[in-house]
Amino acid sequence: MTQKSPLQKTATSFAEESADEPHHEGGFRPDFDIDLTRGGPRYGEFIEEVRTFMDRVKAALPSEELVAEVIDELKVLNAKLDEVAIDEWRAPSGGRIDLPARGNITLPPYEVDDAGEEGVHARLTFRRYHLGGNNAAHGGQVAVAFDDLMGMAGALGSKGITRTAYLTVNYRAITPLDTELKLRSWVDRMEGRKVFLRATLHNGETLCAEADGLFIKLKPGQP
Ligand SMILES: CCCCCCCC(=O)SCCNC(=O)CCNC(=O)[C@H](O)C(C)(C)COP(=O)(O)OP(=O)(O)OC[C@H]1O[C@@H](n2cnc3c(N)ncnc32)[C@H](O)[C@@H]1OP(=O)(O)O
Repeated sequence: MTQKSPLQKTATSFAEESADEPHHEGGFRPDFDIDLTRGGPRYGEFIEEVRTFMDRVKAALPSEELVAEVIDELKVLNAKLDEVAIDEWRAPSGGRIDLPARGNITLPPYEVDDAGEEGVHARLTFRRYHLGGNNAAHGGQVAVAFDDLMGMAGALGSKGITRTAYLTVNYRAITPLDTELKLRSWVDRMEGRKVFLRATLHNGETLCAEADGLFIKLKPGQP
């Protein structure tokens, strides 16, 4: 890999700064010395095909024959993937920080432009499989995007690992599909282990949604 993503750069300097601290076995068990070759160079393309599949499923009116055909093909693929299943710490999904949403198929595929102590800026395009209704993104999908990005901003801003205690989302305007949106999160203030975060989602000048959340910095070993 030649070029590092903004998140990789920040994660590397974060790892260097915390090199003398005891290894954190709790929370998301962070290990920034992670192998980004897991799944190979086409792993991102693989995840993107899975997302495209979900788009197609959401949009399809399949015939009975096509449903049967897809079931049979999926059974073959699922059996192959089942043979290579490993634990969550070593699976690339969620750990490939060089990929949109760290290669995690259950997260909206945001792309980080800038990440640091000051906050995280990302771009996000919701698509057909995120549909709530009438060409708008499902509110739960918006909340998932906020939760993950705020978790990242909380980790970088507090130099610790945080978990969501509460997350309040205010939906201000329809969040459109197939439109590149700007997602931003930053630490508002910290009180001991309490990290108060804010986040916004914009379509151009329009504020689609905003969130505030309390994330708690975990103690070493705390799940
Ligand atoms: C880069 C990767 C990003 C990934 C981001 C994904 C983030 C997530 O989705 S995490 C999953 C969702 N969250 C969870 O499952 C958390 C479940 N809850 C818990 O584990 C615990 O309740 C936890 C960790 C939040 C807090 O527990 P604990 O560490 O024992 O803290 P506790 O002593 O109870 O509280 C600490 C302080 O926070 C306050 N607090 C805790 N929860 C709340 C709450 N819901 N509302 C208000 N205040 C709260 C307490 O009152 C206390 O305040 P003070 O210090 O002033 O007395």
